[in-house]
Amino acid sequence: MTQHNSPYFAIFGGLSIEHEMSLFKNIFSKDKKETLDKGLEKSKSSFFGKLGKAVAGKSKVDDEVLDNLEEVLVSSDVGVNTTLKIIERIEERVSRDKYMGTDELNTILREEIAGLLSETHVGESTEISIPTDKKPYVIMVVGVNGVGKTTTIGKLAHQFKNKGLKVVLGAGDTFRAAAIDQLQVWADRVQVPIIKQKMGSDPASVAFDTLNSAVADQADVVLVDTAGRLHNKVNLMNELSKVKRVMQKVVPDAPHEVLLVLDGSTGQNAFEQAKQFTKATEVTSLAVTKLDGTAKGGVVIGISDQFKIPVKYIGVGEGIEDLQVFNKYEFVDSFFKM
Ligand SMILES: Nc1nc2c(ncn2[C@@H]2O[C@H](COP(=O)(O)OP(=O)(O)OP(=O)(O)O)[C@@H](O)[C@H]2O)c(=O)[nH]1
Repeated sequence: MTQHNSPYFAIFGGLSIEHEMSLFKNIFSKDKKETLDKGLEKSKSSFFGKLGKAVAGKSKVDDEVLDNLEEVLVSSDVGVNTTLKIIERIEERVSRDKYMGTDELNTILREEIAGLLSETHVGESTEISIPTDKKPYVIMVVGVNGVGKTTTIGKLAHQFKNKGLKVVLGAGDTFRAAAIDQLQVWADRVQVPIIKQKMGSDPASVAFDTLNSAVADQADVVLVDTAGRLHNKVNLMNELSKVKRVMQKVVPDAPHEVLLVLDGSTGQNAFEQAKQFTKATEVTSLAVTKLDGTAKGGVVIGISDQFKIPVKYIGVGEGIEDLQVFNKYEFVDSFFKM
């Protein structure tokens, strides 16, 4: 039996069962959990509704159930490749176990999804931690217009500030006046400084000013917004490379993180954007927004699996507190809770 075929590995990614079970039970505040449960409500009810139909009247997992399950996963925006991987793993286990009722299928599905997430999400927390020896810690935020980039920057600034960190924002999305204005609104709300220039100015120049200001003020963390125009890969690549190059004149190892923001409610479109951005720049982490109000929560599973980049944050609402640190245990727990 390979390590992966072990059900324990599938669920727990190698940690002791006791340790993992305590994580499932203890690490979440009630409020946070309620928000997540509510945020995933639509994804969950749609998923289980389809799953229920897929296995209705069946007492064991046969080809028809597996085909139906495949359809459920694909239509829940898990993505074709990840779906096939999950089905394959279930098939391996089903042939071993021969007979299986629907409750067990549910458990196995949950275990395999937890196992997939464990491959990309090592450890307990995916939060971006700000090391004290990299000051300022520079986070470049990328993503197309409208995905929730500005909102995510604002919510993140709020989280960092609450930890006692000194934050500076850079309004590097200079192509639309509204983007600069919206970031200003968030800077006011969170009460952190923002460096901006007028619309149409060079984004790299804004990034340069932002980092200089952060160094002068001894800031701990910088969040630099960028314009995510996807008209073609070469332009996007050139634009982001230039911003990086110019930032490195001030902080040689910047950016320390490249956070790609994706709108979870766009399903397959989010996959496409992840593909484009990962080709154009080295993305180190993902934030998936707007999981509330969508039935497409499965994208979190597929995107992290296919791009092997951890989802570090999920957006579950428009409010300042509605950005959660992604936690694989909590996510799976919430998604599969009946
Ligand atoms: N329901 C919900 N709405 C969100 C979430 N994150 C962002 N939004 C909303 O999505 C809309 C777009 O968000 P922005 O932050 O302005 O998006 P952007 O990517 O910066 O886009 P531009 O400012 O147009 O470049 C806003 O109305 C946000 O309030 C979320 O997690 N849930």
